[in-house]
Amino acid sequence: MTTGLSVQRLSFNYGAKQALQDVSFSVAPGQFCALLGPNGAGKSTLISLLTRLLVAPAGDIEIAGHNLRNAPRSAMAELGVVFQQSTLDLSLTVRQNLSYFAALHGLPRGEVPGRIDTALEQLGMRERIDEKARDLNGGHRRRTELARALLHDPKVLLLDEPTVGLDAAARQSITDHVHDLANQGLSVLWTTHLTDEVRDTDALLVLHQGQIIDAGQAGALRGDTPLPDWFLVRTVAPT
Ligand SMILES: Nc1ncnc2c1ncn2[C@@H]1O[C@H](COP(=O)(O)OP(=O)(O)OP(=O)(O)O)[C@@H](O)[C@H]1O
Repeated sequence: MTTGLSVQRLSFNYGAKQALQDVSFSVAPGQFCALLGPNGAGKSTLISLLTRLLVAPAGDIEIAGHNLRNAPRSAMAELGVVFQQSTLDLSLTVRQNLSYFAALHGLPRGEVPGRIDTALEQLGMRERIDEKARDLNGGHRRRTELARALLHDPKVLLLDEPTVGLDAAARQSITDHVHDLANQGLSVLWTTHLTDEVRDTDALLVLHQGQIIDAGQAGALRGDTPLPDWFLVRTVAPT
């Protein structure tokens, strides 16, 4: 039993098309793990399996020690997710968006205001609590979604290409925030196809044609080669 995220021998097919083949990895508490893969590598399929949008015929997923197949409620209670597309209600305020999510999660009513304050404070968003989501810029919307994903105090945080559509400053800010969260003990899985979001000290998984072809510390894997060049060489040719 692991306390972070554990994926063992996961495979998935769309009909005859094999999207994931025997994928295994783990993300320990306190670890920021970047899952890097070119288009079509299987990232979205993996995210769908981790969030139960799809069910894998083979393999196991454990979230904070809870098996997603046998104990889905306990497993999902420990998972925070930021999807690629925004899922905020633009007509609601930041507070209302978070309150709604807290109610869906069945969080005790008395705890909700304090949890919202803490989550927003952590993301530097406390002063925007009564602004409508529509009036926030892209970076602040993303931070709101991140705060919302943390409200139920999950042990594992999953982010699916979370910087898509953000400008350079907002990308940097959200990347820094999520590294801070990992440093505080969360297990973070961050999917991307952008090599500049990966730090040498991050754990790195390279997904290519449905398989994990590299796993280790990013700096050690790339050696003296710049990460973009290394990644291109690793993923340009069929394995
Ligand atoms: N519904 C589907 N039916 C058939 N094949 C699919 C389906 N969805 C995805 N695939 C195929 O499965 C493989 C993995 O796709 P997936 O969307 O998981 O990759 P990805 O890494 O998320 O790519 P992208 O970054 O472009 O979204 C690809 O070859 C894709 O064409």
